[in-house]
Amino acid sequence: MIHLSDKNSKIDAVIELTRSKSESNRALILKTLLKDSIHINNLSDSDDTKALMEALNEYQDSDEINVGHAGTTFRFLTAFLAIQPAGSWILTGSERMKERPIKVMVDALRIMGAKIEYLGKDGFPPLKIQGTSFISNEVSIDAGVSSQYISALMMVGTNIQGGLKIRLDGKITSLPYLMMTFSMMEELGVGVSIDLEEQLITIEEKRKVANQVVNIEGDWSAASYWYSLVALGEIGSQIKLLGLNQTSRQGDARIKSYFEQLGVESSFDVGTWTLTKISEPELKLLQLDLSDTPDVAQTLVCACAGLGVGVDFTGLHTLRIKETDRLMALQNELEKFNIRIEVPSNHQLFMKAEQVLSEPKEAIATYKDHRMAMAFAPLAMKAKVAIEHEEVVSKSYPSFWNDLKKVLNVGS
Ligand SMILES: O=C(O)C1=C[C@@H](OP(=O)(O)O)[C@@H](O)[C@H](O)C1
Ligand SMILES: C=C(OP(=O)(O)O)C(=O)O
Repeated sequence: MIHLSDKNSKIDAVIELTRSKSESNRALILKTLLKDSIHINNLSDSDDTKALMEALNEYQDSDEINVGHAGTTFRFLTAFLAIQPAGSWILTGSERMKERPIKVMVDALRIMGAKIEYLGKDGFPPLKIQGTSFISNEVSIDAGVSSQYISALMMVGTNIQGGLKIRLDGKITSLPYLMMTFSMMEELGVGVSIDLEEQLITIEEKRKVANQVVNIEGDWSAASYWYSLVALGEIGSQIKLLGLNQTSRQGDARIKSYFEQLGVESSFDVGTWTLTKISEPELKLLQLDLSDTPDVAQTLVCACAGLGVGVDFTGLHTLRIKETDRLMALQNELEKFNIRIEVPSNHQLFMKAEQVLSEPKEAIATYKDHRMAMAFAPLAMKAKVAIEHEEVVSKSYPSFWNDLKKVLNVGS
């Protein structure tokens, strides 16, 4: 359990941001598929990236791989192992991983010729994967459940004889993550095209690249917690974030414009983003479609709860199948602050404006979800907060509590 309280309601801090786990995980898979002549700078030290690194180092000598809670790692490895010319593996994870659906991806891979069986419930991990090189060059996949399935197919397309054409069915969810995969592949010299109108992705076969460097940027999803702190501080509060670029491959860089609506201005100069609170929010209701940026939903709901701003969010259909059911978790834990939210359907969340936040009498539960812990922490600018199982943050941001000491009183 960790206890948080306000240090000084006018914030002034410099934070060296943790590195992107999404970019790191793509870099590791691509480095392995494109035969190692890739140097990665600033790899993330998150649990999820470590799990992938370990799996890629050891898969040739082991027959069971356990990736814990790491969803992206699980999905990327499923496709990676399925196209290995030989070998057989059990791919498993935490109890929660066994509740996160994988059917859409397994169906697509099976149609391509992959040999995958379910060892537990149909449609869910754990999987038994038998590698094969008899893989076809075309596949269609439902694009509305998780973009991770598609990113995984895109990357392994480089190692399929004749390349791969992927047809995307239905509305594409979490699109910026596909674009991140696309740009990282393109930067490495892989022939890749995305036609968003035709919903068609084409990958050319490529098994080797010569001497390339991949620089991993800071994590914009992690930056969202610092935005929230500034938004909840006094006017004039400021945080300088180091490690982010002016233009990013990450869709969550959109938080700049989301938080601008909540009174936080962002400016870039010599490798530093400066976030400054310039006013209290003028708007009563923040209306957003978050289908492109699902990972910042919890941050925004908590920030708005602390500011008395209402919320009308759509595009949240993926939140129920992430590290926890994030819609249910938000509802339960905000209740402890006397803030009510409504979840009228699986993809919507509504919170009335001008609700008054009160000090919670109980600790905030984190549901084994790093983003629950980090999204609720900034509310300590408004009330004393205790957070259970603070260790969950290591999934994406191991140094979070240490960094937070610059802004809040953090005690055990
Ligand atoms: O590809 C990625 O790195 C990710 C894609 C998103 O998942 P979905 O596509 O399942 O929404 C995101 O929520 C996750 O944290 C990371
Ligand atoms: C959803 C997330 O991760 P994953 O799906 O990779 O477990 C996340 O980091 O918020």
